[in-house]
Amino acid sequence: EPSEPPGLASLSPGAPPQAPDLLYADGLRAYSAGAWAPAVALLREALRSLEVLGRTRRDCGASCAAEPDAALPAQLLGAPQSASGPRAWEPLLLRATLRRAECLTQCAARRLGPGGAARLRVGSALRDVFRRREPYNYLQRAYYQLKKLDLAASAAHTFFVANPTHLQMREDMAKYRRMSGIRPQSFQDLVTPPYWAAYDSGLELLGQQEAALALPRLEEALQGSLAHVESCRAGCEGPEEQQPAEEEEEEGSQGGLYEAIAGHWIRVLQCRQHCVADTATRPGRSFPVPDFIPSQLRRLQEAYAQVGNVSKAMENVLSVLLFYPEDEAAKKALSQYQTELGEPRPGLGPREDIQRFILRSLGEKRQLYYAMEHLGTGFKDPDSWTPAALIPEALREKLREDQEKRSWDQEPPQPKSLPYWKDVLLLEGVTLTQDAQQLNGSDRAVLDGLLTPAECGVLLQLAKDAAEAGARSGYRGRRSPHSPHERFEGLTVLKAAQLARAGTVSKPGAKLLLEVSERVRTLTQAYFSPERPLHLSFTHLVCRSAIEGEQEQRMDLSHPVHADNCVLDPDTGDCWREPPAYTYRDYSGLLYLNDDFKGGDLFFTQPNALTVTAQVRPRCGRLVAFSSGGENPHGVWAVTRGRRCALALWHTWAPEHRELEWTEAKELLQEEEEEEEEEEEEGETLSRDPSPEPPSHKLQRAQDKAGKLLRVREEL
Ligand SMILES: O=C(O)CCC(=O)C(=O)O
Ligand SMILES: [Fe+3]
Repeated sequence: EPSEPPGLASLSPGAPPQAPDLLYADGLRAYSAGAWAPAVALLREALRSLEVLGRTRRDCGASCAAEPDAALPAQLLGAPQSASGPRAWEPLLLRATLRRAECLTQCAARRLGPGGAARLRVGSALRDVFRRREPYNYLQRAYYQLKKLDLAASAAHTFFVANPTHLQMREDMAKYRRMSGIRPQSFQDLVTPPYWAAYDSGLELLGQQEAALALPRLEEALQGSLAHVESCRAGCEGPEEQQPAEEEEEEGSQGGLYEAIAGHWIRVLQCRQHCVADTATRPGRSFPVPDFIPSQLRRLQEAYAQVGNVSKAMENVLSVLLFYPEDEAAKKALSQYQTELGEPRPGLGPREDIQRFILRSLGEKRQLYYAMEHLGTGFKDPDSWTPAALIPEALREKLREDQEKRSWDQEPPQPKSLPYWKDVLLLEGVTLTQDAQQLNGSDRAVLDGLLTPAECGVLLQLAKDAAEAGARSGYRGRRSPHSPHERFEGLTVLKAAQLARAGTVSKPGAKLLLEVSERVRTLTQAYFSPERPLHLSFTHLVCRSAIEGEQEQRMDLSHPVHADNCVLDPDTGDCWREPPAYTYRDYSGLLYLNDDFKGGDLFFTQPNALTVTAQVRPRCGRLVAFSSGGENPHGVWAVTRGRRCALALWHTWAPEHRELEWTEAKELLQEEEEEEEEEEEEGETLSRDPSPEPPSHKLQRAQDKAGKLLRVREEL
């Protein structure tokens, strides 16, 4: 075996790349041998290669499609014409097809060198590996070994976004985040198309009533989404889509000329139609955002209306009506805009891009449904706006049945927000342990997996260090306001940041506190309030410890039964939403850090404050989240031994009650970081943090895979 990977010698930037599978195999081999620099070079070249191939195919597809008919060469044109008659179209179609294939072959050869067209054929297995972003996992590790931490972090982040349940990477990400040598901007996703960021910030700004700022982002998101649909569609003519779907395999491969052409054509159409769902699915998620394009148009309409641009609002609502001609809200908005504008404006119509989009899509759907009815091909329509009239009568009934069957056999009825909520759970690597029903109440849930044991350790240490600092400065062992048998220590995010600055507590601890509170906020919002943003209003790290020797025959609770945003009257069961209650609290969260204490379970009661309806045992990484009102009276049993620590958080819908200290703490820690960056060298941070473990099972698989690919290569 040569010590230098064979692919490496001929890497030269700008030149047409070698085949991606060969580069990847060489890259993995270098990786397994611990040759980090060549591994990086080869893996990156493999990524570039795949990208160049995709671009070549798209460009050649576009330029050959744009060739005028007159480009049919004389030899083809000169063939005897039967200009009329029943089969007149046939030679025209087939001659044009011949010419198009020639054009594509020439184009690929021009761009990729002789035999370029064959190079465009990338196996679907390799394509999947790349789709799952696996090369980035190897890259992050190799960069780490080369001490290129910022590059390692961005590769790791890129991989994690598409593999949110990957536990090893979750741990590694946490480690990267704790390394202070890495700039926060390095945690960037190198692959996800930018329209997602535009979409998210557009929605966020709109939620904050900042329509003027939201508009450019929303427009960018829509343009980006449409552009992504186009490039996805261009990929549908690529050779890798030739593999027929299982059920059609027989027909497709054994049919005659026209059956084969029809079969292939239907697959191309299916693929093109699927591009809408592809565009609407975030990397790493399993479901598309429902109604992605129409819902963006609705937001645009809303935003334009808010800034008073009525004609633009009109354009967008007319576009929505192209999708949903019967939409009541849109019809109402339209007539309102018409009144506002006064006389009819002749130039005002739906957006042209959307008009074209819909017409084309309808044409494709018509063919697909036709083939479904008459050729028995399959089609899963990704859109909910497809007009019923377009679906053949014979199919409508069956499709409706399928849908009904699907909705009640597979899943119990779920809240509307579920797909999104599930996605967030996945992203955070979190599991829903008990829902409201299992907890015998409403608007409550127990989630696990929000923190790794290491993260709990860091936060526990933070609480401990802060308490010791408090003790040194005089006020030791405050008795709990709720029980004389317990001590109580509380730490706010701002206090933590100040102590970190003073060097009294660890800075990663203070940072983690901030990060974790945001993690809880995201989840709480996704679960309970996906339509309306929640803000943190107060974050408090609280430890309660049993005072030794005072625990015999203790009758009281660690925290008496109460509701978080109202004053509970157990006699009547009423809960008065008025001071001294914190009336603006809308959702509560308790994120537990440990379980090595006695007692201290959280419990919910009926409004009489007596009848217990559910109990939750604290443990590291467990979040109990619930709405803060009278529907969720709760308390804590006495802690009779040890120390029980939890992060208590309250969320609010009211932006004016958002926690200003949170932002202040964040700024404090950032300033600190900037100062440090100037002084600190990278080597020091490395030794403080253990290196990410090598993805060991992955390594094995990498070797297997490399072996397999190599064998394939040798056979060639
Ligand atoms: O720590 C707990 O489990 C509950 C605390 C609580 O209910 C509160 O602080 O309002
Ligand atoms: Fe409470």
